[in-house]
Amino acid sequence: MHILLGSNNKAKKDAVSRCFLNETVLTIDAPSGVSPQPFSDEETLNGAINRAKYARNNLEHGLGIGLEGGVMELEGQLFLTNWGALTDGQQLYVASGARVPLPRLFASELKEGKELGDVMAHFTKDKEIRQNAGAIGVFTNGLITRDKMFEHVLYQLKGQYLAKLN
Ligand SMILES: O=P(O)(O)OP(=O)(O)OP(=O)(O)OC[C@H]1O[C@@H](n2cnc3c(O)ncnc32)[C@H](O)[C@@H]1O
Ligand SMILES: [Mg+2]
Repeated sequence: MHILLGSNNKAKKDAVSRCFLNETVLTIDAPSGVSPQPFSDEETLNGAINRAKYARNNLEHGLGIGLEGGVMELEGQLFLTNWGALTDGQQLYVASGARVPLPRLFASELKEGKELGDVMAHFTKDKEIRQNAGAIGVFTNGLITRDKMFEHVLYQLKGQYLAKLN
């Protein structure tokens, strides 16, 4: 079965390859259709869905997958948030990933309009941070990396697809 991921991000691709070990995983630069820095769960979820559908539309058979990171506000606190979507062209499955509070230092920069990936790159002096450990890796002292976090989202998607309960 072909799996087309709507992103060339390495952390996302690694996560998909581990979750679908025996399948052919390809990537395509799918537009999210939302802002580069989503600012709510709704926007982040829609980014994931748009990417999954775009990927599926570029396949004859198989699964399209979208993974999207963003931030959301709860009780005055900004949280990192993550969403995933999977479609076989008929059913659409969605699932969310880890939420962790953004340290104050980062929250104020985001409210000024900066993109989290850029703020993290500056903070860690690592331009590739979004491809590897990601913000979640920095905030959790490396205990949860971006690929591990997305892997969990992918098992929720794959599991729903296999369960075929809707
Ligand atoms: O190529 P794509 O798939 O777009 O990869 P990306 O790193 O931009 O990832 P997203 O678009 O899904 O993330 C949306 C925004 O959230 C940021 N972001 C979210 N989670 C992150 C993480 O764990 N590490 C670094 N940046 C993250 C990222 O910089 C983007 O500005
Ligand atoms: Mg992006």
